[in-house]
Amino acid sequence: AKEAATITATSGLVHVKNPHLDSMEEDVLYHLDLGTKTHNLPAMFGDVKFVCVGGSPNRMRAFAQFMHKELGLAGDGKDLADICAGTDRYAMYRAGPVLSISHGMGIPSISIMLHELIKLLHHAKCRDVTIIRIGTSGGLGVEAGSVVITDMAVDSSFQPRFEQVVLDDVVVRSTELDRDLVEELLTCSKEIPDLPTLIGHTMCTYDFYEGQGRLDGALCSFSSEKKLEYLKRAYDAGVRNIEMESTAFAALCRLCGLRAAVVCVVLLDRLESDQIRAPHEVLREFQHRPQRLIAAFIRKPKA
Ligand SMILES: O=P(O)(O)O[C@H]1O[C@H](CO)[C@@H](O)[C@H]1O
Ligand SMILES: O=c1cc[nH]c(=O)[nH]1
Repeated sequence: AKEAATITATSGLVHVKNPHLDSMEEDVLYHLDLGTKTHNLPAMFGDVKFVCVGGSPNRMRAFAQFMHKELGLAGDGKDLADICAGTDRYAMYRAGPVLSISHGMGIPSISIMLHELIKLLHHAKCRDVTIIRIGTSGGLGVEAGSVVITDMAVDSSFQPRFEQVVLDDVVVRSTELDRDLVEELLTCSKEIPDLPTLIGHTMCTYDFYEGQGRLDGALCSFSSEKKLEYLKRAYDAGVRNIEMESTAFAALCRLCGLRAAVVCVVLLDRLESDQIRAPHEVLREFQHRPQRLIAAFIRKPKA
């Protein structure tokens, strides 16, 4: 079944599409350790304008601290509290209008976080929110350290779709992203020194090893030739990097009316190798690159 995307609301509000929510007396956002009865969500989050998400809790704390500094907020930002401290599933930090949240690895993990985050934004009555995934990825014909802005999130067959199993049906959702936001981000990147940035398709897989054509997992049933043939086909289809969340992220955000972007740094060129061997210092600096781009974007006066 192909699901029609009906983005009709122009209010800037997030739209949850679940008729059951209205009849619920309380909504417990279990994995975030937040809820409509236990927390005043409009007071806590009503003025959030940017949500940045990424796999690792440490990265997302570092990003919030970086944004705190970049926005010139009071204090050194070193002691930012984890808003989800009551759970260790996800971590959430706030710096002014920016919320920074970890989502773990893979589609099931980011899906759970996004369902609860989108309901949070809805309960808090947030308006005109932009959401950006700042991640890491494997490149295809792209040098390590480059930043890829995703123009299209595609599945393992290079199609711009996300298949969600709903009961015993497979629902196909579009993974289209906001084109203007892609261009705005590219423009921003050009003003930052030493930030090689490109636009490309991002392939989203269900696995890091066999699913991304790696030869170095615990299991591997294909040859080095087959691997390269597949990755080169992906390259020819426009794929420039590979990660594990973008299709679900794009589909869910689109259906709920959130302006969304995916910006990932490339840790290695998968046409050359499988193992990530760069020293941790180098990897840390690489991970900071999408953060620098997004900080510049957030700071830029909006039309
Ligand atoms: O850098 P993050 O956000 O964790 O994302 C990428 O890194 C993980 C694999 O190492 C996957 O989740 C992939 O999508
Ligand atoms: O190769 C890589 C690197 C980071 N994340 C991925 O999903 N794949």
